[in-house]
Amino acid sequence: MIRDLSLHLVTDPVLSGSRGVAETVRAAVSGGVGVVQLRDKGASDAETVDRLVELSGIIDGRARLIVNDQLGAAVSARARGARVDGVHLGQGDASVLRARELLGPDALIGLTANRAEHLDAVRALPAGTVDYLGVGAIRPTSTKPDHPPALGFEGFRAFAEASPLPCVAIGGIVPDDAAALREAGAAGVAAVAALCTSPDPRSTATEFLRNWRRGATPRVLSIAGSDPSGGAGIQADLKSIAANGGYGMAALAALTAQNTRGVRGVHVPPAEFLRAQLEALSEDIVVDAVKLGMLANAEIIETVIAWIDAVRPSIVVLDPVMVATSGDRLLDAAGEAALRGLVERADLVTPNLAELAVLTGRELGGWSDALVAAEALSAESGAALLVKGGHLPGDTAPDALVDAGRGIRREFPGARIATRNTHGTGCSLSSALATRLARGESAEQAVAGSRAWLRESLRAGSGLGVGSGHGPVHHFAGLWERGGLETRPSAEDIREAWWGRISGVRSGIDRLPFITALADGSLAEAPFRFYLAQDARYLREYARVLAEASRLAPDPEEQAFWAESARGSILGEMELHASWLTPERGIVGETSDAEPAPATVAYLDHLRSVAFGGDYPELIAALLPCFWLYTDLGSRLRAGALHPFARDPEHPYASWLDTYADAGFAAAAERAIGIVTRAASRTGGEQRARMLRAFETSSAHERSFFAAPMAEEGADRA
Ligand SMILES: Nc1ncnc2c1ncn2[C@@H]1O[C@H](COP(=O)(O)OP(=O)(O)OP(=O)(O)O)[C@@H](O)[C@H]1O
Ligand SMILES: Cc1ncc(CO)c(N)n1
Ligand SMILES: [Mg+2]
Repeated sequence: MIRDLSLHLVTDPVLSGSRGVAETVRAAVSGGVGVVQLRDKGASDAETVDRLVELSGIIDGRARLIVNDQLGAAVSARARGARVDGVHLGQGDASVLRARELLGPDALIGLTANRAEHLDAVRALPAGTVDYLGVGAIRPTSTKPDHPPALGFEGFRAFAEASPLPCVAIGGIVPDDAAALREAGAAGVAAVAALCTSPDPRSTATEFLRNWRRGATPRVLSIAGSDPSGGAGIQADLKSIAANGGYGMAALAALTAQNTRGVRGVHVPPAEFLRAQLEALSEDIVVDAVKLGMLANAEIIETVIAWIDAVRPSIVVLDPVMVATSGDRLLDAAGEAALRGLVERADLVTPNLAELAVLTGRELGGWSDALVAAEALSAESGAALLVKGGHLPGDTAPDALVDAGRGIRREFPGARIATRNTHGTGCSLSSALATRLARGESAEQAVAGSRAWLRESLRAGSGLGVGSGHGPVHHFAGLWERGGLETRPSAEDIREAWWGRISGVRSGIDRLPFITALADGSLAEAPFRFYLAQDARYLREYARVLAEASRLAPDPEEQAFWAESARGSILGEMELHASWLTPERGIVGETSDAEPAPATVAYLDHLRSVAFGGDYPELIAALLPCFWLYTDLGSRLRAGALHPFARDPEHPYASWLDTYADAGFAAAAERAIGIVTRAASRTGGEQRARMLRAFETSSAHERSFFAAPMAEEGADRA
């Protein structure tokens, strides 16, 4: 079996000083040490047996316990019920063959080696006799005075390259050396003085591991269920691991038949086959972190527990999946009880609120009560908890990290993202956390980083267009953007974004004296007359540009739509002449065929120049503000949003305001918005940017057009 050998503590009774070996071990193991080697050259076998029994109780399965040299003590301690995983032997100590015979195939057996002839001897042994070589000293050290001269990093590299077995570096190593030794080919590092003499062995162990992990691509295994729609389960895990910088592996514990709307069926392959998958992996590959997802029943959970106890992966993140986003159950009742055995073995557990209630066996009275419950579960199990607030009512979606052992209780606030694409957020988050922890991030860093990644992935989810229920998140949205790969925004996203881009123009229009006076009925005849005459000029030319859009349209429906709009625009102009620009109203004559004002000329020049360019998407984007701003303003004016008097039939321009808020025009505007935003969604980023520019420019012209009648020049000309 291949094991994670990242960090060993080799105990030394003298260096541990008054704190003692037992307390040093306790602290170092809680800091992440994975192998504890009891080394006391002066102790008798009987004393060592007592020590092993004591340390076995302290370690309580959280790390492997091996003993230096004293094979007999290992055997006796096992007979007394201690969990002793193996031995580390020197070249002159008991034979490794004898150790393997006495301790069995699963024992961890190490051998000191630092010369070429040691490697020759190792090659001559039957395969599976020795698990690792202890290679040193890296630096000159006082803890083993009989050692030959120090190897240094380069000496270690040469030795590790020649070695047929994993090499653990030892001898004078400090936390800062960990990354360089890993790069030089080390399977792990063993610390003696750095941990035993540290005033805080727990944080020193953590520092060793962070440095060891930093910069390497972690090998992350998901043990979970399959979601064929790709948004949750194994499929989400693999994407999430890759997006967060890991190498993803997956052992299938269950298959579901599901889509974004729900789960229709669950198939659980025999637990025996899950065991076979896990064994195949751990005979070949070091697993840096494990993420546990849908484990459908107690038998599957027991299989995973047995594997974890044998392999002891150094990072275990448990997503206690019980119910899917759709409400479907993914774990049976006996499984809920069995899950507790996994909580105790996990470093981090990520329940949503309903799952936390099941795990703690009590009802939760709200977010702050959930944190109290989480604190108790963390204290009792030793695991850190990330309580997820995704299902909280209201417009925030906070998570909270609670680690009773480390005194951490940190809330991560965040506004809820308005999206239906929340399928698999829990799976994705827990895989991201496992990956980031395995990259050497602290729990707090991993939560902050994973949340930031998840949030950008949530925002881009709807653009994927996957399914009609709760769709997936876009796991690679950020990566693609940063890597220059385009993500295609949905038409809805574009609608929202473009409307947002012209919010300044919109509020500017609302504040124009012409508009406020129109709303409250105080508008004088002259500017109104000016406006209508300019509008008539505008509509006649706008119709020609609409006709050009019809000519360029790629399909008959859009062709017809723009042609109908051109016709509507001409009818609008004729209607203005028929009902407003008449002799009875006194506004015929000097104004009806008025010269176009500068604002009108500028707007029409812009439209004609875009039409002249022959780029259909850009042209229709330029045409859109006339539809969109006009119908928005008209409906708000008529509804009294700008001034209540605008609702009054006695309003001097009441019949004119009615045409503004025409339902047929509103429907046409909706169609135009749909056509333009779909075109923007389909096209590439450069053309989309040109479309937006054309749209914004037209919007600015709309504002100037409304400003002109009350600008001094406009009033003069009226
Ligand atoms: N609309 C949202 N906006 C922002 N964050 C969200 C939203 N929905 C979920 N999250 C975040 O997604 C993560 C998963 O939370 P949630 O409580 O939904 O877990 P879950 O129920 O286990 O998910 P799943 O249904 O995928 O199993 C959390 O970090 C949560 O804050
Ligand atoms: C396979 C699988 N695992 C987890 C979840 C939780 O969302 C799901 N829907 N499907
Ligand atoms: Mg979940």
